[in-house]
Amino acid sequence: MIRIRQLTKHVGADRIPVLRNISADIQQGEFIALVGPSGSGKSTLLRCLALKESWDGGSFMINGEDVLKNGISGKLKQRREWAFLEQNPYVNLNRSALKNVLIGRAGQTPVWRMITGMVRSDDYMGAMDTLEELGLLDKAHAKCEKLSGGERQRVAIARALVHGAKVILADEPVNGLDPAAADKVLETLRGLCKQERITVISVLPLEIAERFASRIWGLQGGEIVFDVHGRRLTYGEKNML
Ligand SMILES: Nc1ncnc2c1ncn2[C@@H]1O[C@H](COP(=O)(O)OP(=O)(O)OP(=O)(O)O)[C@@H](O)[C@H]1O
Repeated sequence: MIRIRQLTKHVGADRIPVLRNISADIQQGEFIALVGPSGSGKSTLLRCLALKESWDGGSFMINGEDVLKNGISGKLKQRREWAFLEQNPYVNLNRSALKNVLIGRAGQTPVWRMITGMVRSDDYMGAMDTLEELGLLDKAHAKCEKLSGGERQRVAIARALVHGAKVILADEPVNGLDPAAADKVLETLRGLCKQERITVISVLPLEIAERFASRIWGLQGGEIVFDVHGRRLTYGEKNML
């Protein structure tokens, strides 16, 4: 279980508050969408959860461990198990989908493996299983330059899973994709939540959030103004954004 209490964040020389007293409990397997107007703090919240931004106040507990008070080892453990999926994820275009999944990114992978590309056979099987699960088995040996945006996004998800992600944070992961490709990526994420109990927290447009997420947080002025489980938003809730 993830427990966030009183997360606050200020930015700039004037210390403008961007996140104000964000508190929430998150269960394994939830698919949480962050929705809200531009500037409401969605990306900052995601980046604070990814520890890409420092917290100015609050506590962050994961399975009973205080991440912010556990020093560098607590943060490293969190970084290993929490993947941050970007809008246009980095994939090496000259490598196959399989190699991208197996080799991972600098910082995730030993240098000798980055250079030689050598992998263990059980790693190979694990990566192929994950690519199959994500509907990419027939693309496993295709160079990433030949893959569509949606397929590259799914390669990035496969890479995160193979490298041990239990939580996926995604900032507008389907921006720029055509509707069919976007649906496929979101169905993949939803399937991972349901079947693998992966937790997903993602900035999404409202109409997509209502179709795919199990929970929707509405952000306005750096606060969570509603927290809705398992249903569409009411007219009143939409008006709060
Ligand atoms: N480093 C920074 N310095 C100054 N202001 C910042 C900084 N980071 C974020 N902000 C401000 O904080 C507010 C929240 O930004 P954030 O990117 O989290 O919003 P958002 O809801 O993700 O917006 P969008 O939907 O447009 O991406 C904005 O007003 C932004 O300008």
